[in-house]
Amino acid sequence: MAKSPEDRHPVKAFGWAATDPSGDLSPFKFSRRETGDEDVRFKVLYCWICHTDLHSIKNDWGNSTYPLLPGHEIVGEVTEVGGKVTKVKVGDKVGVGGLVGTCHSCENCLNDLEIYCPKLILTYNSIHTDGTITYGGYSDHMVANQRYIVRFPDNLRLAAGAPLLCAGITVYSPLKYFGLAEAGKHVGVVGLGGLGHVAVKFAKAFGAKVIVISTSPSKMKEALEHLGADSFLASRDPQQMQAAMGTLDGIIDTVSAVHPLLPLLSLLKSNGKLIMVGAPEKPLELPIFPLLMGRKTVAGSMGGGMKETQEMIDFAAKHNITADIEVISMDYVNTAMERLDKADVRYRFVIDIGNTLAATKP
Ligand SMILES: NC(=O)c1ccc[n+]([C@@H]2O[C@H](COP(=O)([O-])OP(=O)(O)OC[C@H]3O[C@@H](n4cnc5c(N)ncnc54)[C@H](O)[C@@H]3O)[C@@H](O)[C@H]2O)c1
Ligand SMILES: [Zn+2]
Ligand SMILES: [Zn+2]
Repeated sequence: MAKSPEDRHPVKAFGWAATDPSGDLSPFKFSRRETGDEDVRFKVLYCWICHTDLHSIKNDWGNSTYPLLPGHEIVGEVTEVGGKVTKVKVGDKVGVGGLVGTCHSCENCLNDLEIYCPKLILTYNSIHTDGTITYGGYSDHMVANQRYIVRFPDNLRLAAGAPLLCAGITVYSPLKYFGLAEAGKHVGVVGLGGLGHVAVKFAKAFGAKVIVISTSPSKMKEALEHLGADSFLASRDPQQMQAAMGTLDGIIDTVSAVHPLLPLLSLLKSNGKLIMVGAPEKPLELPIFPLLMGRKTVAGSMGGGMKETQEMIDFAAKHNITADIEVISMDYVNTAMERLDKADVRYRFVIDIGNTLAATKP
């Protein structure tokens, strides 16, 4: 007789999950699968809070399944590997980002672009091949096929490095693909949050000239002095916007809420590209004439493939790119979500799972 999904998941696990669209997270007991031949099991040490976690627990996109256990910027230490695992060994520091499964045979998978596989299985809120719901990193351990495991460079500080597993690849991949990762390119970054602040760091490391475009003039000092941006544009100041018209080769838009695109399109040079990575819950208005006048492009980009994710993390280690973080304990997570909603964090919350989760076990 076929095994039920529960029988296939005999390993007890514990984490924090939301049970309805209020988004309140609370302690949650569940189970994970045994370590298969190709699987890597690891003890979670840190998990970061991506704005996608907030959208998901609140069902902003209408696709949430509860209980929903978020977290897709996860690092930890390997505790067990399957017989066919060659990538890592017990004791290694590893990470998992946004995906844990794909078909391995479609055109995207064969071209190291698994993230665009039609059979993509996300790290949480997805259906795994055995019919069970995937649960993310706000939990004591994870198990994933070695293909989705990222080796963590020794010299990258663990606590600050993992936001790169989602935030980092989400900005690194489009900077490269859209030809903005080059010296001399003039790149705008909109929305100086988790994604935005690492976008500034990567674009600078690629040698681009970087301007931060923000509704909050209070972020100017940090953007210039701390993150190393070349200039700052207060997007609500018409004079500053006028002066910057037609100056940018590309813009990485990380804004999490509905916002006007027209002012951003006007900042682009001819052939300039507005690349959307933020995922507002409602459609945005796209004015067409500003696109025609100057042959401009509006594009989107999601995460990146596993090969590029490893490349990104190695690049980050080489150029000493980490995220700016605020470390929190597990029981602070609901307050952290409220603060994230108000953009009250510089720039990424990280849950110290390794030291604080166990104490919350009922
Ligand atoms: N494309 C992808 O693969 C991918 C990956 C990760 C996250 N995301 C999405 O990217 C977005 C940003 O994620 P994050 O973790 O960096 O979030 P964040 O909350 O850390 O940053 C969002 C930024 O947008 C700004 N912002 C919010 N509303 C705004 C508005 N109306 N006008 C101007 N600025 C505004 C905030 O001040 C903040 O600086 C989210 O929607 C998230 O779901 C997409
Ligand atoms: Zn994310
Ligand atoms: Zn595929």
